[in-house]
Amino acid sequence: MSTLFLIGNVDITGTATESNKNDDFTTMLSALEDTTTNYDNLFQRKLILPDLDSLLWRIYSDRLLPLPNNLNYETGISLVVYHSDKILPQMNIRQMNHLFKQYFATLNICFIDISIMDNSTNNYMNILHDIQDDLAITRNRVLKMNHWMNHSATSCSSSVYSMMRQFNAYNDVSIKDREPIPRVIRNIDFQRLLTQPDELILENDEEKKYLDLLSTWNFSALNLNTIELIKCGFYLIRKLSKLANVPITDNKLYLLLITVELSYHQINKFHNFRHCIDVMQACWQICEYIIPENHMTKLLLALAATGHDIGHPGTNNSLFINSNNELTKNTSILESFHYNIFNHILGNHWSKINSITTAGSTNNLIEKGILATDMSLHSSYVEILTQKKDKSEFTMTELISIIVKAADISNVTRPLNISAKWALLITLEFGDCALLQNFYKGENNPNNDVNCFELLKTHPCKEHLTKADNIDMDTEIEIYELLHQMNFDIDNLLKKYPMIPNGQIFFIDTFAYKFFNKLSEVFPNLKFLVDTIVENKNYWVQKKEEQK
Ligand SMILES: Nc1ncnc2c1ncn2[C@@H]1O[C@@H]2COP(=O)(O)O[C@H]2[C@H]1O
Repeated sequence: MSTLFLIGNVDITGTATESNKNDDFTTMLSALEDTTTNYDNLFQRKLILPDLDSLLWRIYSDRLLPLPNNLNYETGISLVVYHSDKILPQMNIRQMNHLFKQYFATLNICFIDISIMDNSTNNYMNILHDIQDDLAITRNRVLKMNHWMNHSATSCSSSVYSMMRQFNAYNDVSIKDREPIPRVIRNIDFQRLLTQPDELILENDEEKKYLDLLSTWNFSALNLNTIELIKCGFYLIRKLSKLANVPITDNKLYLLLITVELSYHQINKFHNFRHCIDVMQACWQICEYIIPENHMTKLLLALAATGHDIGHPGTNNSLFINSNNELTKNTSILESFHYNIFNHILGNHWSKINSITTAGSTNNLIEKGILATDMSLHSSYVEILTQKKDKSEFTMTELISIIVKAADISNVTRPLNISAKWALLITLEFGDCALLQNFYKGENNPNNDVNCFELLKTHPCKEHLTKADNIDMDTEIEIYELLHQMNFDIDNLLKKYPMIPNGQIFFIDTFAYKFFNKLSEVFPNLKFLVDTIVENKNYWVQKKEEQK
């Protein structure tokens, strides 16, 4: 879904008022009307809004709609047309772009400031043409992932998200380290944003409801919508922040969590905000078994888990192998990226935490925790667990790394009905990776100047690409229906996705069993994790037998 926003001096019915009939804004409106008729399918929705506040409110509210969410601003390209002189004097085009990159990182939104446009129809045509090209990228899984990972924000402008764009938004040397939250964002009442208009919320009841949900290993983030996921994060982190004596105001914490949600891709099948909240909950639960008394560490690790996959492109480190942008200078490419982005967001929203983690000689637990999720380090953590007999033998870094790492792969230790759903989602995401891998196996090595359209024309396995075309929303709806059937039935799932048992048996045998088994040898109160893995594995083995 792509939306055309017209921001301006309009009356409540959305028509231009007498007073502005002949001004630039009206000229622009009619130019756009003319041009959009030639681009019939470009915008499925046209909204006229009075000001920047209403634009931000609308985008936030749309993004928070229940999943699968066609209005996530990732499955299309949206255009905001405004007049900085007359309508938004505080926002020139550079400031507008900066604001959106900081607070709406993954969204594909572009802007026209008509006060700096020459009002010729040609100009608008060119912009719409660029949008059409960008739309082709977002509609194709392979081109989209390639663009996310390899598009350098400087090579040519594009409205489509890229990791370098997100990275540059926080690492631009011209920007001071800590930027105050702009007033237009600060003024938003996020609690109201997260509440239905007719909903009566008794805070104590709501807090209890979410903390109860979070307090069991049967927790399933997949049963929750985006608002509920944010509330899980809110109530848990608020509780931990009070215990650790690092308070944060409710509105700031909501903004932090919403900004984090907007930094994960809602359209990823596995590495999205649901995975983020799932890992946050698992991390907290494991902490309660291993370090129940250490409130500050519990808070820092819950935060590390929240940021641990921020901006994840749904691929893996090995797919960056031929890429030569700035992100690849680190060994743990993705994990370093996640930490970098999250650290900046945290610094802007909760500077006290930032100063605690980076103070003096203390370890930066958030950084260590996030970096520990690199699977290439997996065997070294198994080795550490093998050598130790007791909690007192671990260094703090070893202990917290193992906790966050355990949380990250804990989906295989959840009860079968929950674990099977995560298995489906990771299987589907691996499928997308395989498409990209095949694509690279052809003659196309990605580099900064990669031209997606040229790749598309010349690539030998074009049929893969066509198959992958425009499927985001269709697949999302299909997956959602499968996962939310009244009586979720794994046999049904396996009829459609028979490869799941193989993948799960492989992952458990190669990685998860050994790790959780060693973990439970050192921490016997976590034995239930390895018991569940064994039960789950037996189930997958039985299903594999039945498939023969
Ligand atoms: N249920 C699962 N089945 C297969 N692989 C998994 C499963 N859960 C996690 N993983 C893998 O473990 C990895 C942990 O790091 P990532 O989140 O980057 O990517 C994850 C997947 O590659």
